[in-house]
Amino acid sequence: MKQVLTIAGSDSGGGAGIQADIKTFQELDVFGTSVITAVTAQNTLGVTDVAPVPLHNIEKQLQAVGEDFEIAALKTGMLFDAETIQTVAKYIKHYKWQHLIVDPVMIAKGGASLLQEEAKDSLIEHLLPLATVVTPNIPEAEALSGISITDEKTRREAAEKILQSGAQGVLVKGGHSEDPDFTEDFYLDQHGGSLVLRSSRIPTKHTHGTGCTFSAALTAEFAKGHSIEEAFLTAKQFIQSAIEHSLNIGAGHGPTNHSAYRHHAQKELIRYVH
Ligand SMILES: Nc1ncnc2c1ncn2[C@@H]1O[C@H](COP(=O)(O)OP(=O)(O)OP(=O)(O)O)[C@@H](O)[C@H]1O
Ligand SMILES: Cc1ncc(CO)c(N)n1
Repeated sequence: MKQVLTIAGSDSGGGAGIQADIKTFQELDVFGTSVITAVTAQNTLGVTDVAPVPLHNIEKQLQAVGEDFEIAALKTGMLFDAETIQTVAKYIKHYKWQHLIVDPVMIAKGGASLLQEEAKDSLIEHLLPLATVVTPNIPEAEALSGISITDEKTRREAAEKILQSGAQGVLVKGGHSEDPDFTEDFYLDQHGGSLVLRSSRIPTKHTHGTGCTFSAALTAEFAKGHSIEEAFLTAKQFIQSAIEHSLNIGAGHGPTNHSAYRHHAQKELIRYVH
């Protein structure tokens, strides 16, 4: 079984972060390992506390995984501060881990900060150059590029700006767009290759952890040797099913259903636009 790694924060509510990643890995038949960077006290109503894990322990976790597992693909999620980002980048290079998905987690849906403001530059300088794909949502793409995204043209400009960091590809997710009918995810790579996947927008408030789940699905598919086109399509199908068949758990923004893809994959709902 292919072994994968998530380097991210813990969500006590089980819908995002490490918990979402491990559930997604299990569903997609890869063996998940984890390095926990921060522990959040969180549920469907919001984040009430964030405790960063001491850097020394993060390093020991990275070494424990690196010394004993063959990591076929990995993702990063919540990294919280610049020191953690630099340490994570150092170990990714040290162990020569390939197929890195960087989910540049910055702000939780309720508004809590999951990345210190000054750490953004560190992300751009140290981690994005190592990324196979970086997966910002629209506000994160705006923060990374300094470009306000209002249409397809500005979305492409923002993606091009993010690629200047050295990342091989960027995938701007459309969950936060204003479109009431569709969500559209846009991929652009260093060679100008692009892909757009569109699906119907599901009218629900239960979208906690969609980004984590999506990037974990991409990671699992990369580990199995699939191309970006194949991995992108599977990840989109996985998240579409998980949102469509959500569980109505908690009083606020509930989690998605990580086992929905297994039960009812909705392949017909996803369309290539170009
Ligand atoms: N209501 C929805 N219906 C269908 N697909 C959605 C919906 N909301 C988000 N998605 C899809 O979910 C994936 C994640 O996108 P999104 O922009 O929500 O990420 P995110 O903001 O990083 O998520 P989070 O911060 O909650 O982890 C994308 O493929 C997006 O198109
Ligand atoms: C731990 C954690 N990581 C990422 C997100 C973004 O969804 C979250 N809410 N919590």
